Amino acid sequence: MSARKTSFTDKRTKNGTSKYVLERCASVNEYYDIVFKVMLLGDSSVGKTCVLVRFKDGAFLGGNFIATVGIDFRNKVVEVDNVKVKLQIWDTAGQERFRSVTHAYYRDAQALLLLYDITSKPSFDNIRAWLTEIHDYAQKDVVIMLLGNKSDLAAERVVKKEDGEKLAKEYGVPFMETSAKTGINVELAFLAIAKELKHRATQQPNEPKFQIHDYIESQKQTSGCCGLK
Ligand SMILES: Nc1nc2c(ncn2[C@@H]2O[C@H](COP(=O)(O)OP(=O)(O)OP(=O)(O)O)[C@@H](O)[C@H]2O)c(=O)[nH]1
Repeated sequence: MSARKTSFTDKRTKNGTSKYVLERCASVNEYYDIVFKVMLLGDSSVGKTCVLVRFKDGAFLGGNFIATVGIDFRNKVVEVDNVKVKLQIWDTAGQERFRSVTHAYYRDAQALLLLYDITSKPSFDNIRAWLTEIHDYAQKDVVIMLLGNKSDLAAERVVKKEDGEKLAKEYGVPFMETSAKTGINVELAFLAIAKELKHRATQQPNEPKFQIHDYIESQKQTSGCCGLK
């Protein structure tokens, strides 16, 4: 196989906005065209690691909860319009004591998936604080997506879907509910991010802009009945 790798670098312009640059280089191990860094953020136990494992391995990490220590990452290549997009996904520790470690990684991320747990009101209430941190530490043009996770736990729901939608609208970010347990909308979340980043990186002036909100609305699944909506 003639393996090739294209690394994606984010060169900053003088006014702080980022400019995407594609660089080709050889690799014998992986085959991809562009690589992007994505970070998972949110309070401890909202399901960041489980969402990542569901996307990467198609499995659910049930059983005892083991909190992430510091930061970890996994790669997955997805195809967008015949372009192989490698997502390097950073799984951060939600616990407060690791916050200074994760801050150091914000700057490198092109996309952030911000999670709360639909069965935990505090995790939802903290989303505003997370968005303030993102504003303070992340790139100005970072792609942000809000995810209300654990949508399978309908009977334990305490955060209405419409409250998630309202908050996302206020901040102008796409939103959907996910479940790492059933897998609902997990792949879609990462695919939408990959599409958005790929389009930003390769878009020609005469090409129509990719509409991430419209794409998600047309593709997302709802969790079905029961509980608050
Ligand atoms: N029912 C259900 N349980 C979930 C889901 N996602 C995660 N969990 C459970 O929630 C707990 C916490 O999940 P993690 O993925 O470890 O949470 P985290 O956000 O990575 O936590 P930190 O590493 O501390 O930041 C575990 O017991 C998971 O099994 C889900 O979608 N549905």
